Amino acid sequence: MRFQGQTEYDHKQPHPKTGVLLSNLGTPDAPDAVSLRRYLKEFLSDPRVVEIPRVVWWLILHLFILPFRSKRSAKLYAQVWTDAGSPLMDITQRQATALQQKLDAEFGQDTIPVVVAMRYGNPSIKGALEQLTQMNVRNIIVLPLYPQYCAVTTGSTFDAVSQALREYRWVPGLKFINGYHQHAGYINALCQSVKEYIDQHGMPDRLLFSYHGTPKRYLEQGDPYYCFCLQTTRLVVEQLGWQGDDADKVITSFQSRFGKAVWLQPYTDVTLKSLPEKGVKHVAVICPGFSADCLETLEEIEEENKEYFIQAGGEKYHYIPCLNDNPAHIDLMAALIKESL
Ligand SMILES: C=CC1=C(C)c2cc3[nH]c(cc4nc(cc5[nH]c(cc1n2)c(C)c5CCC(=O)O)C(CCC(=O)O)=C4C)c(C)c3C=C
Ligand SMILES: [Fe+2]
Ligand SMILES: [Fe+2]
Repeated sequence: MRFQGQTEYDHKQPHPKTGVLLSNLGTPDAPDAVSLRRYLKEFLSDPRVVEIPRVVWWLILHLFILPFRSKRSAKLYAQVWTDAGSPLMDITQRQATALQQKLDAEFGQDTIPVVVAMRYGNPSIKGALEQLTQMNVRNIIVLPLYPQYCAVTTGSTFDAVSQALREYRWVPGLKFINGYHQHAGYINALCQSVKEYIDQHGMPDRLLFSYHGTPKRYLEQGDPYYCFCLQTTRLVVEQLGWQGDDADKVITSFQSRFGKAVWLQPYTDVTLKSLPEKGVKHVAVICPGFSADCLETLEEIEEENKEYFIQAGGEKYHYIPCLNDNPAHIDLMAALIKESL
């Protein structure tokens, strides 16, 4: 059958519900080369992620990237893996539980169910949509947990949702939240993190806002991600009330370069290596583009880039954790859902 329907549908069911699909990028099932190969193959085969002709890319991916990167990335994932599994998965599930509790308290138990889905790997977007349908959800709010819209991440989540719904006979109502980089609740939550850091460690010489990069070409072709990242930094600085010397302490940079193309600049690693010779000894790094700590923050920023800074002569380096399941972050998610009802 081309279009799937629920033939056992019961007309006496309670009112149709609105549900939430909370999604993030995804993560391998385990920190080993076999799981990494499966995960990276799905991720890096997405034409939203790597925009080069398919046949050329298929050869590069299968001959050069997967055989080497799977092993290398498995070792890195093993460094951040905990008893609860991948940090990204564990934190996203905790965010969903906290959001569910908040919505239950406000709207009543099970009124607005929340399910987690990952764009790549498990739990899949297709499975999560089926789960919601089984719960009599006929209106879905999709909240991809990427504050700054990017075709690579947010756009690709839309692709996966629409691809899955193409098979539905009864397509649900849909609200797709395509970003919140300037939302007051998000900016507040980031400011709170920065203030807590300063209360504990004092004002750093530099506060570095490090966002995941993309190829520079994507910006030139019209992706707003770069501008949204700069806007988030600007709004946080404005709300902190920093001006003059304080505002000059802020830097925005881009991390996690992949491949040989030119990516968004300045690069986080190059920036951190260059700071000590300019007399900068104390740096704090925040990663507002990530809503949950993951390999790219816990290994790349908290470990690898710290080493670069210290080796170059830096003295004090701290990573400010993602908003994760902070109450202010869950409040923001609840606000985004309520604004979409
Ligand atoms: C926050 C937004 C993200 C953007 C934009 C993004 C673009 C992007 N990423 C790659 C390649 C890789 N990213 C990897 C990990 C990773 N990326 C994001 C988020 C964004 N990526 C997250 C949250 C994570 C961590 C996932 C986890 O399990 O913890 C990886 C895998 C790790 C590795 O092998 O290094 C790759 C590869 C590209 C090519 C790209 C833009 C074109
Ligand atoms: Fe990435
Ligand atoms: Fe990385």
